Amino acid sequence: MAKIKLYTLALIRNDGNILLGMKKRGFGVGRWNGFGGKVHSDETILEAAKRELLEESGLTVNEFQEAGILKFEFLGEPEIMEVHVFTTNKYEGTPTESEEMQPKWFPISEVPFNDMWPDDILWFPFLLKGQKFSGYFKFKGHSEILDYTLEPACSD
Ligand SMILES: CNc1nc2c(ncn2C)c(=O)[nH]1
Repeated sequence: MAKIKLYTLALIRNDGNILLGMKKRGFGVGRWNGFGGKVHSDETILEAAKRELLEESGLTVNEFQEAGILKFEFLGEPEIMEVHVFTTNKYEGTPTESEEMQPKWFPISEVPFNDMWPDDILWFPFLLKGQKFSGYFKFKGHSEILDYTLEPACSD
């Protein structure tokens, strides 16, 4: 029976720019990504999203919008990652490098998809349009998508 593990992912907007972080170690190292990580057993998903963003970027967020949910399966691994994606343009603080991440603002037209997880180019359009999405991706290794589903999700 596959074990589902909860993760968060936060994408911060500022006018025509989006904040990404270069992952310096661990899962997804060497790729630009949103900010996030595991949800601890003693916190809600939203609390985890805020905590991880603060830890990884130095930014404080009070109001997150739910952008979508992404499920990732990796061939040969029992754990399914359920990533809850959030976005906001309401934040406080200045992006600051952490042990995990080197933050950088990108114009929306210059998102470095070639140096990101291969699924990102598929669901970013939903995020940028403010259209909630629900996706499932089956990976072989960390760079090959064997198959996937991705559709608009109902807004509650
Ligand atoms: C596997 N694809 C993928 N994984 C992610 C992402 N962000 C955090 N994690 C763990 C992502 O964008 N794609």
